[in-house]
Amino acid sequence: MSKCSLAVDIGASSGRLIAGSLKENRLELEEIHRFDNNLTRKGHHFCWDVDGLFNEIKTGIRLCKERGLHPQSIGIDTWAVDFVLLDEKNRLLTDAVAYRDSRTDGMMEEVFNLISKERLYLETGIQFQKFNTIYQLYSLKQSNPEILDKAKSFLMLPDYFNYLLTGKKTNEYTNATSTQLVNAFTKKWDKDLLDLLGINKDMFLEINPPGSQLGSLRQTLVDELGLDMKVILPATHDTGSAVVSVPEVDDTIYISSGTWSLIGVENPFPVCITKALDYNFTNEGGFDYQFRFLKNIMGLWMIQEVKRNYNDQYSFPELVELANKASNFQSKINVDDDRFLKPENMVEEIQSLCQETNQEVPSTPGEVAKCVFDSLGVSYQQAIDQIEEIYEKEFKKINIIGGGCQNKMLNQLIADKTKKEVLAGPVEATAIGNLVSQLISLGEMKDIKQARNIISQSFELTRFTANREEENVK
Ligand SMILES: Nc1ncnc2c1ncn2[C@@H]1O[C@H](COP(=O)(O)OP(=O)(O)OP(=O)(O)O)[C@@H](O)[C@H]1O
Ligand SMILES: C[C@H](O)[C@H](O)[C@@H](O)C(=O)CO
Ligand SMILES: [Mg+2]
Repeated sequence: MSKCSLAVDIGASSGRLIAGSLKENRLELEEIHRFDNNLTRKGHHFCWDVDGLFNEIKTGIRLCKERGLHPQSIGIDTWAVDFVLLDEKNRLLTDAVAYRDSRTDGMMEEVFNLISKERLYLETGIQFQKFNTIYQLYSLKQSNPEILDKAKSFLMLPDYFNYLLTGKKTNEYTNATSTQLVNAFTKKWDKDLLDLLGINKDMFLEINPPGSQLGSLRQTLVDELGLDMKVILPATHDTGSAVVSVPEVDDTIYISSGTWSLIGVENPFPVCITKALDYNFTNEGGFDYQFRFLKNIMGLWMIQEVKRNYNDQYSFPELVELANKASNFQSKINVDDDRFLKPENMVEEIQSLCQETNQEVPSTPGEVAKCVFDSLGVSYQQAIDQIEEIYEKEFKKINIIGGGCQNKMLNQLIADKTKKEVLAGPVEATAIGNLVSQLISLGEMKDIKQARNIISQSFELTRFTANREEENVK
């Protein structure tokens, strides 16, 4: 792999650097570096170790050099909503507090005293998650107003890593929309909303779309790493990049399955109707100014926590196998209850809700895992029904992308439940979407249509249909 581009995809549970290059109309990947990403406790808050994550990015770049790779470009994506603030000397004013931190408890309700839920949705089209950036900033305004007054730059996490790489500061569009502070129609920061909230609007930077080129690495980094490359904005919201890699979006509902399950469709315009508000769907910005009409479902975070509660005795495949063996266990819970956002102990929280709803309480790892997967299936079905009700149409296919598409039990459960064709893959959808955004920006691919054709030729998907054996498809 001579000429290549480098995708840095940092999820809420793990990160990876994947090199990609176009060879005879196929996208070839080479995994360079993989690392865990965990919340750390700093003072009273759960935070991300941004210094540690940036060191992992530099480690990955060094590994490229060791392998004789000289990436022409690099693009970074992460999970949404979280940010840092810089002062006039570009010094960090805040830790990278994590969205699962309790600092936003009650903030959404306080914001509704200033602007109605309906108006906020009509203007931004963004779902009501208690951890959205708008509520994080409102919390900061209550607890440390002096920090907001001193702030000169608001940078979401990929923006911050891009700043560390290049010295350039900008806000990328797809991730900016997840803040619930961008107007869905102007695609700009909603300055009237910021004034209403009393949040310093001058710290927000110019919003640039995926495909924008920021420049090359700072000279200090070139000297340190012995490589230089263009820094390009992919859809820096990881789900935005994941959706880019859905090979066939027409007539397809995607499930970006990782820490969260993001279930939705691609749309050319925001759908901010009352029913979408009532069902809490979001209209996050996508590549080429498409919209990601989707809903957050609690996702495999739950099984990540179950795994941790059992002291990592079981791998993910082993938990799936144990769940398969617990076939008689039938209790199901509402996975989207806020109690599962950051419980002390996920297993005990699941057991408590089964008890409170007079259901059999899971006692073995297999029963707990089966309860999680079955309950996710219920939530997926409900979201699919809501999407089809809003669109007044039946979608024929479901495409599960991301690490969670390796959970064959869940894939089959979705096919059996929905009676739809379920396609699983690509696993590294986010990194692939990140890479093709760079290749389009560099002119190596014409547009997202061609990119999706190349993706469908490059990666094998697995098809699941109701009560039938899985099969591989090209
Ligand atoms: N071999 C496997 N079998 C079954 N499930 C798996 C397997 N490998 C990964 N998973 C599931 O995929 C999930 C991780 O998916 P992924 O790697 O896409 O998440 P991430 O990128 O770290 O986080 P984010 O969702 O924030 O992007 C795990 O929580 C696990 O449940
Ligand atoms: C916190 C957000 O809801 C989360 O990042 C989600 O948008 C996502 O993309 C997870 O990968
Ligand atoms: Mg991910």
